[in-house]
Amino acid sequence: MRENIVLIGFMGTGKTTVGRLLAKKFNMKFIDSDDEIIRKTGMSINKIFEKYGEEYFRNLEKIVIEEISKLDGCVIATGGGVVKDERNILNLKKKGLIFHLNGSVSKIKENLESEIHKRPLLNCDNYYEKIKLLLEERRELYKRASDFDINIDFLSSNEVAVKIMEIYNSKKL
Ligand SMILES: Nc1ncnc2c1ncn2[C@@H]1O[C@H](COP(=O)(O)OP(=O)(O)O)[C@@H](O)[C@H]1O
Ligand SMILES: O=C(O)C1=C[C@@H](OP(=O)(O)O)[C@@H](O)[C@H](O)C1
Ligand SMILES: [Mg+2]
Repeated sequence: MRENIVLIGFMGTGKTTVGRLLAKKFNMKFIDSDDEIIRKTGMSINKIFEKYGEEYFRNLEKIVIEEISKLDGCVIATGGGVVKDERNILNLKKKGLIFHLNGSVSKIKENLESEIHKRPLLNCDNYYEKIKLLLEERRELYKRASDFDINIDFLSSNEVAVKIMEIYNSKKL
């Protein structure tokens, strides 16, 4: 069995981008929990939040995480709120190593500048403050859930991917 590489972290830290890159580079299957939710419901993440609210989304997320946690040898990118429910982390840990992509508020804001409209929780006038607030709320959860912490502030997404693979390979020895 090959362990899964699981990426957690705040919105905009590059989980989806780095996960896709990692999988391609190292010939692993890539799964993004948000994409699975979109595929299952036929709705965008924005639409789900708008029509049914956050709680409904969290429930879908929990079901999807439970399913994808059973796979082997995959790169799994999660949504930033996955740490809010401890059961998600327990499931992901069964067959996966958990990497926290850790970024500062200003780096996250910079990364999300052109796609803030795709993040329903940051859909407000002062999204810098909202990022700061949510990050404060979640910081400890990310820390507690992860096996490894990667600071992304000064790395390209490619460099983050390489760093993760180095750790993953060294763990297998
Ligand atoms: N290390 C990085 N440096 C610069 N830009 C990045 C980096 N990682 C991701 N990005 C960019 O930030 C945006 C958000 O990335 P994404 O992968 O969707 O994050 P997440 O899935 O964590 O919300 C994308 O436009 C992506 O190209
Ligand atoms: O942090 C969150 O609560 C969320 C993060 C998003 O995923 P990304 O972290 O990939 O942006 C997506 O799941 C949804 O908008 C909620
Ligand atoms: Mg993502």
